[in-house]
Amino acid sequence: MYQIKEVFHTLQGEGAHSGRPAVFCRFAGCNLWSGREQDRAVARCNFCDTDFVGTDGQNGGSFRLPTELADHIAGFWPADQGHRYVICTGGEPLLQLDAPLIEALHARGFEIGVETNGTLPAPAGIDWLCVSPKGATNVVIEQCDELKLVYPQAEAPPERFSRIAARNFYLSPMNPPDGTISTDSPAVRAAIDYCLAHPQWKLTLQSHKILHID
Ligand SMILES: C[S@@+](CC[C@H](N)C(=O)[O-])C[C@H]1O[C@@H](n2cnc3c(N)ncnc32)[C@H](O)[C@@H]1O
Ligand SMILES: Nc1nc2[nH]cc(C(=O)O)c2c(=O)[nH]1
Ligand code: SF4
Ligand SMILES: [Mg+2]
Repeated sequence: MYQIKEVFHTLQGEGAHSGRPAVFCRFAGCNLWSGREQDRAVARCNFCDTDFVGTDGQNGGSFRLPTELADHIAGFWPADQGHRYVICTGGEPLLQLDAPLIEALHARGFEIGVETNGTLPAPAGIDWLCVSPKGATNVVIEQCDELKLVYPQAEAPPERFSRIAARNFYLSPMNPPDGTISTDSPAVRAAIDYCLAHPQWKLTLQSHKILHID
């Protein structure tokens, strides 16, 4: 059974695929926070901007078979159009994403992107893996397509991750958990300054919050 909070069609807002159309599949639940506000202060990840609790979001639900969920996702792609891209996020998608679902999505022509906190092993077959480390947690994924670090985090400075085998290194300024964004915040200024001084790192912004597209 797959527990899905919501499914929606929009543009990838962050990282190397910014601007690319995608269906987002937001899995319910996370291993670093219960999702309840009263637990946020003591959670291992405490700046989350996302409601991932339950299956009651737009186009969410419980799906018994991987083929059922893959058909549901495919229904959000424009008819007769290729370039299919699905982004599995959450919550923490690696609590639920498995080989049968990967196979069912590939069978329907999707490239598969994953947004993960990196604390759980990833199944084979993911086409674009984005790891976003959190606080003092241990990253167990050794290779990824992009390492996208929310900045600043006292317990997760960029130097901790600069030797991970990633094709792209991004700093994403921390935004308020309420979903708003300010492009002239101290976090944005600090991320710009860090990239200028450490050119291994590139800046990415949560452009969907600037554009108000989801
Ligand atoms: C909600 S998480 C879900 C996927 C996975 N659990 C993870 O943390 O990567 C999706 C993306 O949003 C980012 N994110 C969450 N809260 C944020 C915030 N307050 N400011 C900036 N990025 C944030 C995460 O770092 C991650 O890259
Ligand atoms: N447009 C848009 N792009 C995103 N990229 C990663 C997101 C996420 O929450 O995982 C996200 C999201 O929530 N919306
Ligand atoms: S940002 Fe990711 S790891 Fe952190 S609480 Fe939200 S879903 Fe979990
Ligand atoms: Mg988001």
